[in-house]
Amino acid sequence: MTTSTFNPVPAESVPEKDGLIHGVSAAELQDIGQKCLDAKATAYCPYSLFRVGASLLLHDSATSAGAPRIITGANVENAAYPVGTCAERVAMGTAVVSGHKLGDFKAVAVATDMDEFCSPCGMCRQFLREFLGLDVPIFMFSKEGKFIVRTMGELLPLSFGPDVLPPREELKKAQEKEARDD
Ligand SMILES: O=c1ccn([C@H]2C[C@H](O)[C@@H](CO)O2)c(=O)[nH]1
Ligand SMILES: [Zn+2]
Repeated sequence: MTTSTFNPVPAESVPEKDGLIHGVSAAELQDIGQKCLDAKATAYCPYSLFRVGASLLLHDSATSAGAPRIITGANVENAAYPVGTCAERVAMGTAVVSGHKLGDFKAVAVATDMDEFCSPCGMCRQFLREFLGLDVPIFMFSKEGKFIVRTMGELLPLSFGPDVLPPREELKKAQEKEARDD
């Protein structure tokens, strides 16, 4: 755990149950909040100068001994502007290539240098949904550590995910049948 005086403060009423917010303890929230704020320092954003840090909290069961429980990322821009990548996708890509998958993630946190809260862009919401599922909370921090929280499902209602795709074999057979029947 980070030993700091960072103190996350909810900016609106948050759903609390047994002292947890969407299953996340105060100590965990302090840790992912501090880590996403720190991760901003690693951003490469010479074009926008808009630094974003993201952190992903893994379930205990998803981490082997000695491995970090929190994975971070920051935005990485490019002279060809649309090629740049957001902090959330950098963090999640790092987690995925480290072997993490759906079911491993307990929470996400995002921070910018703004007084307001930055929520993941549409592309990141879709990207994260694949690996988070719908119930994982996403904490959005202001630069002072105030936060709001929404679940993945709240940020991306009626979402399209891997569970919607039928097996390819099934689609192939249906399409072959359709071609035969034409
Ligand atoms: O949730 C967000 C929103 C924006 N950005 C980045 C993309 C770009 O580098 C900069 C300005 O949009 O901020 C993120 O990393 N995450
Ligand atoms: Zn994004």
